[in-house]
Amino acid sequence: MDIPTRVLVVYATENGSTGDVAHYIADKLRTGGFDVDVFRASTAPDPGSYEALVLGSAVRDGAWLPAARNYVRGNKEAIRHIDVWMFSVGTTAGLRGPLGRRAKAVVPRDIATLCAAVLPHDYRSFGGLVERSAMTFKERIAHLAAGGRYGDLRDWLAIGGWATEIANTVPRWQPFDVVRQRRSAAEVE
Ligand SMILES: Cc1cc2nc3c(=O)[nH]c(=O)nc-3n(C[C@H](O)[C@H](O)[C@H](O)COP(=O)(O)O)c2cc1C
Repeated sequence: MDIPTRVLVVYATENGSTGDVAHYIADKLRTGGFDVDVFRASTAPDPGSYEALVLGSAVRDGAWLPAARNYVRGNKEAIRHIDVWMFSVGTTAGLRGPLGRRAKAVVPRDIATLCAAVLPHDYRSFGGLVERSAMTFKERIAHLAAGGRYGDLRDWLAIGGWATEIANTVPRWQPFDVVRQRRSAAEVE
């Protein structure tokens, strides 16, 4: 009998679009046979009782939201012992023109530092929901100057494809793992 491998999906959002991405990834992983829990970073449990963690955040001013950064900081030890995937949701994927191409190729410094601390299997940046009304005049100027556009930039095909890659990489519980666990429990007794 197969025991479903437990995966934790944690996200930080300001306006909700990163939550949609996180739930979409979770659904794909469930379809792949995993037992998946999804939490906002501010209420997420310790990842220690899961086999894998998929952690994502909206990007604001080149950095992850504080809730996601705090989650990494507060669970450093547990995160070190499980398989982790990280994703950002922002404007970068939708950028065009020379400045946009340059911005796309670079992982913002704060996020790169976080990745270096967590050492995920993979890090992806997806387009999000970019609303003109959520930006100040100055932010709009910077956004448009970098070749940015407004709208729903979420590429569900790319997000789903990434979730499938994760599903193909997360180590699954095998019947012999259970046998081994039972054996070592019996040895302790
Ligand atoms: C004030 C503000 C600053 C932003 N800064 C960035 C940024 O530096 N890099 C980026 O890729 N996206 C940036 N974005 C775009 C958001 O990350 C994007 O809209 C995302 O989908 C928001 O996610 P949420 O709906 O989960 O909050 C910014 C958006 C706003 C409103």
